[in-house]
Amino acid sequence: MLLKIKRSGINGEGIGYKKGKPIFVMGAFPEELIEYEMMEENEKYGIGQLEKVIEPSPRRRHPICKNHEQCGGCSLIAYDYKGQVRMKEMLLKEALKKYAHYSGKILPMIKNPNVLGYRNALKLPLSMVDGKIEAGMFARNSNEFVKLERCIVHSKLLEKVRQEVINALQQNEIQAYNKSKINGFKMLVMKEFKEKVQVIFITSPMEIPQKLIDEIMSIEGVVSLYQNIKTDDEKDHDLFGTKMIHLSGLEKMEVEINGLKLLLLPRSFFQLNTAQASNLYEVVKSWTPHSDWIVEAYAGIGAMSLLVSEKAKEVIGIESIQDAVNNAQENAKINGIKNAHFICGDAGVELNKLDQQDRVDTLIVDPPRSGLDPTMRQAIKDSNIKTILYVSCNPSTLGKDLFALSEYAIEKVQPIDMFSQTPHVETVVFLKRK
Ligand SMILES: C[S@@+](CC[C@H](N)C(=O)[O-])C[C@H]1O[C@@H](n2cnc3c(N)ncnc32)[C@H](O)[C@@H]1O
Repeated sequence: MLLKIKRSGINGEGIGYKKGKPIFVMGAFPEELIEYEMMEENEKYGIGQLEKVIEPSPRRRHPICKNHEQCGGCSLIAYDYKGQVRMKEMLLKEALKKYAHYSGKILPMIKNPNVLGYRNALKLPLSMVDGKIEAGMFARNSNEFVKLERCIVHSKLLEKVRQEVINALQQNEIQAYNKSKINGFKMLVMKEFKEKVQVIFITSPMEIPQKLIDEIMSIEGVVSLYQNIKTDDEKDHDLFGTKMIHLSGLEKMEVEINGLKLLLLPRSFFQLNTAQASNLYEVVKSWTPHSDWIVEAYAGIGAMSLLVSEKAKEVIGIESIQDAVNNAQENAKINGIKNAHFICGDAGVELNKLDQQDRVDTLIVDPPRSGLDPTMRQAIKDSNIKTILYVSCNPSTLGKDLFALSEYAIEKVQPIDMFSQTPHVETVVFLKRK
């Protein structure tokens, strides 16, 4: 069947219309004429599989990744960068209009200086392929494991070290976890800052041979090695299990950003694109007004709290992961910042408690993709907070939250391209109480 693609959907899929009904086709881009096979159809929409591009978009280019179809992570890889930026500006505009009824100005996207090799972290499942352990992924919409040859958005050093780590695992005849056996390696997690790499193996309860530890630590660039034990009864959606074992090298990774030195434990969150995190933090710092009390909710290791500390009498960061809170407290100390304090807890619950004294005048929020939960929304609505800086990685939940926070007017919107080759958009919104 033929379809003319009219626009892009939130996941970067092409959308065309058949008798007024939207048909979503992954891998098709605006203005293309394509041939597709209908995979699923109901009264409201259809999902098609791209068969052939008959009239390609002038922005279509050769996809420079072997695994892109199975992986699905970089759904815009076959679209040029200028097209990606325009598409993401459009997706943000549509989400803010649809959910928040906002049709005001959106500042031009801050572009990514490195559109490839920008990711400072990876997490890949491990599996046996032809009798050898490999790192890879599960193909889109399937349980089939596919070996990842090379990922072009991971930093070059991460990819080089990954290959050497896999070679060491293979030479030591390490087995990937298999539900019918008891022991094995489940996932490979790696992070890189300033050309220094941390390796974390997520395994079933088992001991890692010292010979393998020594071999991993002798790989050029590796400075830190951990084992995380995840048992079968621990939740799938949590990456790590309860037991984290430091095997060798540095306990904490060090990130240098915008004049700060930050320490990071394996469980703590840090932005995936260090160069664009720096630009994001710069926007947040320059937009933050001078305040008495600033609260940063979802604070991670405290980067934004520490950066805005010179604009407040006191800054309080709230974060639910204890290791990240420990990092944030230590980060305040090593950067000589005395007016920033951190609390471990749920953002909404803790903001509510802090606001009892009505002293919070500025709030920075940087929630996960799911956005603000009802407790957080209510805590904000019940407060007297004058200014909010909302940092979002999901335009849809951002739009819904902005609609719910009707006491606030949107004054500035700044998109930042953190995740090139993917449809994800990072945005900072400046809100003022009406
Ligand atoms: C998108 S990250 C932002 C981190 C930080 N702002 C930064 O720039 O690195 C979201 C953070 O919120 C934390 N988090 C998730 N749910 C939370 C909750 N209900 N209360 C407090 N923190 C939460 C996560 O552990 C994570 O560190």
